[in-house]
Amino acid sequence: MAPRVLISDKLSDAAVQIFKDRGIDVDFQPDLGKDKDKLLEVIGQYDGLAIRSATKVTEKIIAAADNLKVIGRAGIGVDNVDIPEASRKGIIVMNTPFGNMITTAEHAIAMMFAVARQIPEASASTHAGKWEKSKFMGVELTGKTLGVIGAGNIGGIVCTRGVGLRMKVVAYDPFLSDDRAAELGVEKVELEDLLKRADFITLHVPLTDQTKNILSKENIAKTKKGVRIINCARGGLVDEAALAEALKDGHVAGAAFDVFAEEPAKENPLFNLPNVVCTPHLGAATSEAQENVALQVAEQMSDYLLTGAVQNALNMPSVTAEEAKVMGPWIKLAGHLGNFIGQMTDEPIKAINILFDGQASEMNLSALTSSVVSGIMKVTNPDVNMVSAPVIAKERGVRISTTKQDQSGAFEGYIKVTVVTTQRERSIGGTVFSDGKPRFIQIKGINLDAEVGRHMIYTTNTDLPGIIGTLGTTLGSNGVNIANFTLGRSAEKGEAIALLYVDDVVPAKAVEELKATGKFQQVRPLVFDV
Ligand SMILES: NC(=O)C1=CN([C@@H]2O[C@H](COP(=O)(O)OP(=O)(O)OC[C@H]3O[C@@H](n4cnc5c(N)ncnc54)[C@H](O)[C@@H]3O)[C@@H](O)[C@H]2O)C=CC1
Ligand SMILES: O=C(O)C(=O)COP(=O)(O)O
Repeated sequence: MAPRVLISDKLSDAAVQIFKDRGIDVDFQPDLGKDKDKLLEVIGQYDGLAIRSATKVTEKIIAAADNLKVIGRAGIGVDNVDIPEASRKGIIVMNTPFGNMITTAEHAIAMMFAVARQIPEASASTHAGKWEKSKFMGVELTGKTLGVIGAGNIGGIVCTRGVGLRMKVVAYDPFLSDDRAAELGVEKVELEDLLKRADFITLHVPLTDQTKNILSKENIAKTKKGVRIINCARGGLVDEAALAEALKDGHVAGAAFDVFAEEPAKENPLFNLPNVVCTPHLGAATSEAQENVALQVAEQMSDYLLTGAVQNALNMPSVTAEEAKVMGPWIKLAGHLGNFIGQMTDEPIKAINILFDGQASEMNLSALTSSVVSGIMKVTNPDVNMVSAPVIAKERGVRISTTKQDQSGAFEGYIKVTVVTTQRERSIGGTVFSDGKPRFIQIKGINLDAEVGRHMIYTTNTDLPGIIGTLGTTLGSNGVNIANFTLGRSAEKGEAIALLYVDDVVPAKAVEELKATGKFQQVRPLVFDV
């Protein structure tokens, strides 16, 4: 059956067409996102949900989204999506980080001009036939200091536009490197410094716990008298009530806001104050940007639903189509290695250490790591996937560490997974051969060469004659057909291991009888998702 996608916000028709062309069953209901109850009622039917900022994907919605695999945000900000909950449920959240950045940066610049020259008020007055030429005295931008809070994709463009306008641009962004600042032509400063020096302040940070209220009452008080503040990022970044006061008492000369703490904003402390320019969250509202984000989100969601390729996900490492081709067998191997150890482990896991060697160490390690962890956790929780497994492991206090090396001689590369439990350590190594098939190559430090089969039995024993015979007769008498087997031994330790490939689920009675022979330290039936 074709995957089903719901579009619950106003997306360009381009998205609908892409979904259709890709063979996805698409439901275009652009106003549904505003109706929480209706969304809650229908969300369980869909594999994908495409949104903008109006749909709020809350914990409650996610709890009801039993088939949902991907949430696609046609735009940048994902503060309307409960990402931790989505991750816990194994739902990928992706956005389109570049499609509307120029448009939004341009809106911020337009808002800066508008507030510098009071264009909206002057326009309204002129339309009213007043010709108030002396009322609308503005300020020049050239030579003024522009303070940019958040110099990422949008903030970075605003910086360069500011420089182009011959402004002195100062930027506060803890993640802005010196090289990038030099490239943008801006001075990197601390927030306090920016607040003191800027004639115009523009915000371009996401709304997070750290950035919420970044322009608080206290910080607004630290700004230069006569400052003008522009917010085209998110409501909630600025204390609107405190700003309204500062505008009234003349400390702040003007404000230009596209976003508000509560949207749609029907009432707001900033409304109807002189020299406050407001737009209804129009930052991304150009035909170019809307076409970009709609196309991109539809392609990305279709790719994920149809091929598993991951792009621009916020809770899962990206795997490009190219990478997916090369990495596919390695991701499978990583999952099988994790799954082997998961099935072998009865005690609580304290740590997972993963060694990537050679070819494997040059791949997307986050994706491989997620696959290992997912393989391990699937044993006790079949619903986990590569998105949710690392989150759940972290919540359970499991330490995950990875190491890269390039030392393998016999193989182009391999992955070794070691799990530390409350009682012991267990390791398994594997590789992918040129036939693209994942292989187990080392268990308990003993070398072997074992393909992965659906039903297997793993045994360990002291290396003595007669073991194969015991396995054959005991399994045979229980109706278990051995299709193949692989052996490994350590002459030093006098230990041997066997991996048997069988046709079906191994009956518990066969396992008990094998254990009762007293010849095996370990008899473990295993099932792999192959
Ligand atoms: N008005 C509108 O229609 C639109 C609004 N936006 C908003 O703009 C925001 C920024 O978008 P992009 O530039 O694309 O994101 P981005 O992720 O490229 O840049 C954000 C920057 O903020 C910085 N940052 C994070 N925490 C910070 C902190 N505590 N203090 C200072 N800097 C901090 C980051 O280091 C990063 O460089 C989005 O999250 C979204 O909320 C985006 C598109 C349209
Ligand atoms: O992309 C963003 O973050 C935006 O804020 C744009 O929001 P919108 O898609 O216009 O509701």
